[in-house]
Parts: sequence; structure tokens; C-alpha cells
Amino acid sequence: MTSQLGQLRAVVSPSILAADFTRLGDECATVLGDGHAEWLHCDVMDGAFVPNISFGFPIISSLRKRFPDAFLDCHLMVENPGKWVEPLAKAGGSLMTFHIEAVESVDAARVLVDAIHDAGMAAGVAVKPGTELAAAGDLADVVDMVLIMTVEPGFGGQSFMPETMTKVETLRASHPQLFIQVDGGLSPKTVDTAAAAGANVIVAGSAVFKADDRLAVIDALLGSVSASLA
Ligand SMILES: O=C(CO)[C@@H](O)[C@H](O)COP(=O)(O)O
Repeated sequence: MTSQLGQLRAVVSPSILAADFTRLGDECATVLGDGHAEWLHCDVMDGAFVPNISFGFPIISSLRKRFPDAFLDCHLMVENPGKWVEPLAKAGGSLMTFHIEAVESVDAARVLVDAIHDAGMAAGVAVKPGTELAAAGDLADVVDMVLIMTVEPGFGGQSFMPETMTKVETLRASHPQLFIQVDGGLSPKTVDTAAAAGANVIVAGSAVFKADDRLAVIDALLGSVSASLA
């Protein structure tokens, strides 16, 4: 399948969960731009699939208004993700990633992927640290991206779990051109492990937004992945 995400390349997606919400637009403006972050990672949590509530579609819609050309990488940590395809598309999401643990079966996930594509978004499937890759069946052949969680979903600021890298390695070996995202505890200290395993999309919240020099962190993350892809 040809990915809607273009050619395999290094991508950094700062997770806005770690930004200062009182001035979210200006926070995002500090990381987006040529040679900086290409995507913005938006974590939608419902307090049911994960034990936390973050923000919903009004925030995504506001970001879309402020940044008409930004790629909004939306990670839905929600039950019943099919319910939110249309609202997310309407709000301006570019990519909708749902959790395999939140759907009934791989067949149901395939129907959901079609619905996401029909709504004009790219589709991603996410796998929690304790979930085997096999749970996603052959979905890697029909989605635009697979997200391998490197922490338990629900909170920012946790420690990277290196044991999740075997899933990244397995996936990269079978899918050389697939976008593989890693999310949780990524920083200039942990990115080399993820890049060497084969991840090309790095989500980083605390490492970027809590840094004195955010652009230097983004450059370091991009540099590590680009070196591994070369
Ligand atoms: O999805 C999640 C948490 O559930 C992540 O996107 C975090 O927001 C990443 O935060 P850091 O670990 O980079 O601080």
C-alpha cells in the first residue's frame, strides 16, 4: 500500500501534552517550522481507555485554525474509537491513530482504517507495551503508520521501556518502508536505541517542551533517526 505519509524519513512529533496549555498556540509555534518539527502530536484521552483525561476536539480545531498547514498527528487513547472518526476529521486531524486493544477484532480494525481513510485522514494503529504485535494481525499492510508505545499510555514524563524495541525491530524487518512511531520517554538519551531498532517517527513531550533549547533537542532527535535511515 502507498502510504499517505510520503517517503520514509525522519519525523519528530512534539507531544503537546507537555506544553503550557495557557499559551498552547505560542508553544506550538516554537517547535514547528522548516527544519524543525514536521508534526504535532495530540494525545486525546477519555479517562476510560486510559486512567487520565487530556483534551478533546476543540483543542485540535483551535490548532488547525492557528496552523492551517500543520500535520496534526492525533493519538486517540479512547474506547470505541470508531465513534470519533468524523469529529476528528471535522476538527482538522491529519492522522488518526487508534489502539488495537480498543477494537473488537482485526476485522473491525480494518473497517475502521477504511473509515479513517474515507474521512480524509491517514490511519495509524497503536500497540501498548504489553500487547504482542501479533494482536494487530496484518494491519501493518493497510495502515499508514504503526505506533509502538514505549510507555504505558496515559501520562507524559515516564521512562522509556527498551524491551518494546523487539517489536520495532520485527516490524521494520518485515516492512522496510512503513512509518513506525515510538512514543514515551524519548529524548536525546534514548532516541539512538529507538532509531537503531528502526523507528522513524519520534514523539517527544517532556524532552522538547521542558528543554531550554527546544530546537536543539528536535535537531538531535532528527539527527539520530536520519543517521539510522542513511
Ligand atoms: O501518549 C503519550 C502518553 O500516553 C505520550 O505522547 C506522552 O505525551 C509522551 O510524553 P513524554 O514521555 O515524551 O514526556
